[in-house]
Amino acid sequence: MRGSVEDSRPWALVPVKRLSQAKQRLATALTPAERAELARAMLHDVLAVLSRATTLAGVLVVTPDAEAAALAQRYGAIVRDDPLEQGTNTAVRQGLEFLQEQGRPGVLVVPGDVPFLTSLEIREVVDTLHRTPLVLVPATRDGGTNLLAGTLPLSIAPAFGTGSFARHLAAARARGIAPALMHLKGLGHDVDTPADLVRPPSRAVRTCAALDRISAPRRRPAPAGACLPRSL
Ligand SMILES: Nc1nc2c(ncn2[C@@H]2O[C@H](COP(=O)(O)OP(=O)(O)OP(=O)(O)O)[C@@H](O)[C@H]2O)c(=O)[nH]1
Ligand SMILES: O=C(O)[C@H](O)COP(=O)(O)O
Repeated sequence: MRGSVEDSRPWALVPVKRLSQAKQRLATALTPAERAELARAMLHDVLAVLSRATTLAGVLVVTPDAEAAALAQRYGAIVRDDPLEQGTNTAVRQGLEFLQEQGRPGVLVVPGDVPFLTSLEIREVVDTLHRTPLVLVPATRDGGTNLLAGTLPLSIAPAFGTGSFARHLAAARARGIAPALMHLKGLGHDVDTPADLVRPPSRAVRTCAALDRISAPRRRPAPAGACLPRSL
C-alpha cells in the first residue's frame, strides 16, 4: 500500500456500487447507459483529485464492479471487493476494517458522486482532522453527508443514506463529540437528482464532458458558469 505504516497521513475511502446500478434517482432523466457513463465519469474526477492529494497517504476503493476497480487501479488506488453489495454503509465498514487492520491512523470517506471536489478542499479537511477527531461535510442540497473524516477507529458508525448528515451529527453528539462541520462548495455538490445536473464552474472535465454528451440531444443553453473548457 502507498504510504508506509509510519505515514501519519489519512487514507481516502471511496465506496462505489456496480456502475450498472448507479444513480437510480436519475432514472427519470437518463437511460441506464447514460447513468453508468455519468457514474464512471464522476468516479474518474473524484479519483483524479484524491490520487494527486499529497495530504493523503493513499486511496482505497471498495467496489464489486470490475470496471470501477480497474479505473481505481489506474489511479494508484488499492481496491477491495464488495461481495455483499449491501449498500454504502456495509461497503464503508469493510473499508474501515481493512484500513484499521493496516494500522492506518485516519480516513476520509468520500462518495463517488462528488466530482466537483478540489484538492484544496481535501487539504482543508485533512488540516481540520489534525485538530478534531471527526469532520463532516454536508451535501449542499439534500441532507446527505458528502465527506466523513475521522481518526481510526471512527468515533461513530457510518450511517450514509437519506438524511445522513443529521444522523452523523446526532451520533457524534451522543458521544460527546463536537465534529468540525465544513460547508464546502465543491465537495458539497453531489449529483443525485436531475436538478443536480446543472454544473458549477469546475475542472471536473470528465463529468462535464459526460454531461455535455448526455444533454446534447436535450440541449438547453449551457448555464452561465458551466464547466471550464478542457484547455484550462
Ligand atoms: N461498494 C458499494 N458502494 C455502494 C453501494 N451502494 C452505494 N454505494 C456507493 O456509495 C455512495 C453513495 O451511494 P448512493 O448515493 O446511495 O448511490 P448512487 O448510485 O450514488 O445513487 P442512487 O442509486 O440514486 O441511490 C456512492 O459512491 C455509491 O457508488 C454498494 O452496495 N456497494
Ligand atoms: O449521505 C449519503 O448517504 C451519501 O453522501 C450519499 O448521499 P446521496 O444518496 O444523497 O448521494
